[in-house]
Amino acid sequence: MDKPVFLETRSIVKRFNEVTAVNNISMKIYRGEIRGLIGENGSGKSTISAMISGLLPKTEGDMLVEGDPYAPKDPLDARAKKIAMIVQETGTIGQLSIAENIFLGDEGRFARNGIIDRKQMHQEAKKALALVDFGEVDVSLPALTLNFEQRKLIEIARALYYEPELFIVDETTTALSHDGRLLIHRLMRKLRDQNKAVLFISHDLPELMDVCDALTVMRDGDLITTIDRSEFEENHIKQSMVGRVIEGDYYRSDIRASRGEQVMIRVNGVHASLLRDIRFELYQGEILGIGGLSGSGMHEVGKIIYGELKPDRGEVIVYGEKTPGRASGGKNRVNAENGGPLFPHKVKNVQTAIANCVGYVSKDRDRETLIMEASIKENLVLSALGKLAKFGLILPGAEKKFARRQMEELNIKASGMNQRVGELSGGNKQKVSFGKWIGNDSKILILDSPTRGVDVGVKTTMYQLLYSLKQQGYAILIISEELPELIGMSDRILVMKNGKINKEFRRDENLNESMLIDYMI
Ligand SMILES: Nc1ncnc2c1ncn2[C@@H]1O[C@H](COP(=O)(O)OP(=O)(O)OP(=O)(O)O)[C@@H](O)[C@H]1O
Repeated sequence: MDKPVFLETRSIVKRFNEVTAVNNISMKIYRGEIRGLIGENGSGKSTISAMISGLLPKTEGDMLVEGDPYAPKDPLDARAKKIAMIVQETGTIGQLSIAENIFLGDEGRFARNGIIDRKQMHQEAKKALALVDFGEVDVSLPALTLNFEQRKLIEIARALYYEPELFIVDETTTALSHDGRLLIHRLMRKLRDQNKAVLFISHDLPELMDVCDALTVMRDGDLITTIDRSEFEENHIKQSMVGRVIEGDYYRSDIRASRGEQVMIRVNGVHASLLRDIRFELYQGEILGIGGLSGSGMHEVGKIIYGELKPDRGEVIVYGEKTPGRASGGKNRVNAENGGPLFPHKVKNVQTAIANCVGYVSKDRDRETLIMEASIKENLVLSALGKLAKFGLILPGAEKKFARRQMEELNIKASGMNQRVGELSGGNKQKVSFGKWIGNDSKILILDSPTRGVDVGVKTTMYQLLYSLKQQGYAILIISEELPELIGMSDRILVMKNGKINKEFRRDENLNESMLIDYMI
């Protein structure tokens, strides 16, 4: 390789108490190269990039930038050395304006006699946003007025504004729509062609193989190998990731749609900010998929059903016990499978949804689903309290048993059930938010992008689990931008476009992605 080295790590180590997240890694990242980083959840990818970008101090070892010692104190210091990273979860602060978010920590550049020149700041913010083709927006609005994808674009604009020589993208594309992904790919290729270096972390192997010039594989904190583009071979990469052969495809194998008779959710002519006259039913024992572009309104549908967003018109009806409430211990739960009658309840808020056994995994797990300061155990048992309680008391033994089972089933990688969720790797957080709902007595699961950021091994487990839940009579709604996942798992798929349901497909072995895309755009 005759390209110049931009950054080098020498035997770098990161330990969190007894966990060695990164173990003696020596690697070189070259200019004019897009380097991919892949590995199972918890293999150390985010930790190494966090050390490079100044988010975490190293425990041992050295780093060099263009041959000079490099030990960033914080991300601003790294940025001054021309290294910038965009992270897996949202890195914007909702209460601050869009412009303030872009120049966070560097407001001083607009200070005149101690006063911030807002006009100039706003002008520069617009320049930064133009780098990511953001379109017209009032940059004085708080960031919380933007959706997830737009907030990601703000972060990317912030990183690019400072003209990084090394641009690190940590598992960002899975959170983006198809167009958002293509934009990031374009930006990465442009930087590479300008002889800058790019480090790209993703779980999407086809995407990595498409975009990267070389791929470094990590496993359990070790660097396993670096493979050049000319030697990319999917099965070989997968094997080096997991250390064993992965075979078969992971979706359900039956090709016929099936479902029970009982309606569990009825969405009745819902209008909301983006949504126009949404109507559909979700049945017992059915996996219903919703696909579309991220601005199609599909994520709002999940929030409406869970009672987190209120419709302007129309209603959501959930079918449950005559007197809903989880305090009954779940014994008399939604009992359609026993032939018992179910009763319609209008979803007024999150409490009605939960009381009627609706579980919801949000796309934005950090903001909406998990409590970062609480332990894995506490997060897992939170929604299962009714089930675990006896005479109104929670038995600690029951809690532990429940948490242990969920951790085993989903292979949650952590030092133990008492570890704070905030300390987990991104994919392991996703497993916790998934485990939180499936282990309790929710019979209706609303899953928004459930496998985002999750590695192949765990995806397999999640899909198997979903299929077995379907067979047990659960009603499951999967909202996803991953079309193969929708096609592979759903009995029916609703395709949304511009806030409306544009098309309905039944499960069919001839269904393919382009048939869905035709109705999405
Ligand atoms: N702040 C922390 N405190 C304790 N342990 C941590 C902390 N941050 C990460 N870890 C642990 O370090 C290991 C590596 O995590 P890391 O986030 O680097 O993995 P990853 O490869 O990026 O995973 P993913 O694909 O799920 O994002 C994990 O076991 C994780 O639990």
